[in-house]
Formats: sequence, structure tokens, C-alpha cells
Amino acid sequence: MIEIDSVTVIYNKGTVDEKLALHDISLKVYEGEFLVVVGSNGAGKSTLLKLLVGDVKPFKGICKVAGRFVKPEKTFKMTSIVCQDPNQGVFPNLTVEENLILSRRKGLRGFGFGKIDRQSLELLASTEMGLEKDLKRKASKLSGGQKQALAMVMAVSSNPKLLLLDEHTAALDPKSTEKIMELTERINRELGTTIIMITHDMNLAEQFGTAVLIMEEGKICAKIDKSKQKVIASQLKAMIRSTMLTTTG
Ligand SMILES: Nc1ncnc2c1ncn2[C@@H]1O[C@H](COP(=O)(O)OP(=O)(O)OP(=O)(O)O)[C@@H](O)[C@H]1O
Repeated sequence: MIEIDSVTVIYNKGTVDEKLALHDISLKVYEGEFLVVVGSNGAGKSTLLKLLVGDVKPFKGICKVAGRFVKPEKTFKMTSIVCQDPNQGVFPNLTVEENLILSRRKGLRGFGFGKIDRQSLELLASTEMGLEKDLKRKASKLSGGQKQALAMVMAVSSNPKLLLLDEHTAALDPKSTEKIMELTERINRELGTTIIMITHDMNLAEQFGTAVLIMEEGKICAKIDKSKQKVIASQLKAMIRSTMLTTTG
């Protein structure tokens, strides 16, 4: 699904603000995988996601998604991204229904006609946040958790192959986090969507995903495959902590 080979990303190359954000990283992510990415601030986690949507270009190396070199216009339909801020993923002045219809069409043409698909309604209902009964409500009136649930359903309504989540539960309370994580798992399990999720929450890294990627200072320190390495939860947390401590000194 994802092939990254010896990629280096440098921001502001050749200026005084030059910054090496990814340093010669190689990574394979397989179809259906749910990869959780952890690492300190500035480790390069968000840059990795930007690389996968073509927002940054490799200075060196290659990056392919679904067998194709990443180009924003090509990955647009194949990849969706949900960020930390619940207000970023929805159109506040549109209703829940309009948001969903628009996202399904990926915002290319007008909206105001068409129907919400069954998959979106089922996913909305599964969150038990009452959104499916409140389709005429403006998104601006929803809670942070409801906005993020809507953003997630919108992100998968066009059936992307890859869903990128950049600390998508960071602004939520524990109850909403639980609901959003249940939805995240369902999307991976039932729709088969490959997921890459960044988090600073070690409990989430321990509890969710099929593999954990540990990054520090623009490098990949380890990829821990939970099934192959048969690690139990407490061991995994200890492994993440010790790898991060070793790297950061
Ligand atoms: N647009 C940019 N211009 C210049 N430098 C940048 C830019 N974006 C990120 N960087 C730098 O690149 C490095 C990696 O940043 P990145 O945002 O990928 O880290 P991160 O692991 O996602 O951090 P955080 O956990 O704080 O979100 C950091 O040193 C950061 O300051």
C-alpha cells in the first residue's frame, strides 16, 4: 500500500531556516494495516503524513501509495486526512446532511442534491452520538466529539484506500475519545481502510492498531508489529518508552 524508500525531506532548503525533517527513512505499510505513529514533538510524524498526500516533496528517495508516485492531484481521491481540530474537518455553516453529501462528492461540484449513502448513516449511528437523528443540524452547533465523528464519516464517505489521522482525538474528552477510537477501529476492520494514526497518547498506542511506528529526530527507530512480535500491552508500552528514551537521551 505504501512504499517509502530512503526518503529525506528538508524544509526551506538553502535558506537560514533550513530544517531536516525526515532523514533517509524507509517504510512499508501493507493494505489493511492500522499503523500508530508515536514520537516526541518535532520527530517528523506530521511531515510523514504530508509526504503521503504530496504536501511536501522528498529531497531524495521515493514515495509511492498504491503503486503510484505521490502527486496531490492523484492521491486526492485515494487518501483522506483528519486533523486534531474538530472545526477543521467540517463545514460549519452546512448541516450534517449537507456536509456528508458534499464530502461524498469530494467538493468538486455543487451540492444540495443527492442522498446520504447507507454506509455513512450506519457509521454515524454506530457512534451513538445521535448525529443520524440530527441531520438538519448545522455543524457549528455540534460538540467537539460530534464534529470529529462527522469529520471521520466524511473522510471515509468517498471510500479512500488510506485514512491519515493526525492526533484526531487530542482535543476530545475521554468519553468522546473512546467513541472516536471505536469508530476508527470499525473503519479499519469493516471497510478495510488502511489507517495511519499519529498520537501522543501511549494508552491509545498500546490499545489500538496492528503496528506501532516509533519516530525520533526525523528517523524511524522501530516498527513493532503487534501480531508478529506477540507483545502484550504492558510490554509494548515499555518498548515504546525505552526506544524513545534511548534515542532522545
Ligand atoms: N513548514 C515548515 N517549515 C519549516 N520547518 C518545519 C515545517 N513544518 C515542520 N517543520 C520542522 O520539521 C520538524 C518536524 O516537524 P513535524 O511537524 O513533522 O513533527 P511532529 O513529530 O509532527 O511534531 P509534533 O508532535 O509537535 O506535531 C520540526 O523540527 C519542525 O519544526
